[in-house]
Amino acid sequence: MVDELTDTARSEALQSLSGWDYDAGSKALKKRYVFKGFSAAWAFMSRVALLAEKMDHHPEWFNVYNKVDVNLTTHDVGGVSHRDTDMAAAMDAFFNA
Ligand SMILES: C[C@H](O)[C@H](O)[C@H]1CNC2=NC(N)=NC(=O)C2=N1
Repeated sequence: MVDELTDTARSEALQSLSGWDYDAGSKALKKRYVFKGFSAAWAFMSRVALLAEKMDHHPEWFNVYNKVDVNLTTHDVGGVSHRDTDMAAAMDAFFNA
């Protein structure tokens, strides 16, 4: 069973992440990734897609050319859970690889 993070836990997790913000309206973590071009953006999305399937946890995202806007929220709990902060950290690791 996954639970929504407390405000404190979410804030602490955000401090350990880079460039992510919490949007209270959508109750989601948000970040914009900018790449050299579309191919790099698509390679990133491909790696995340495989992870999403492995985690059974999927991002809400929007891609235009070299930009990928990401929202992470856990639909099952209607807010941010550790699955979202875990995925955010994994996405940053892919981006920095
Ligand atoms: C049944 C439920 O949809 C699945 O367990 C997974 C699929 N991927 C998911 N992704 C996200 N972001 N939130 C979920 O709650 C979620 N649930």
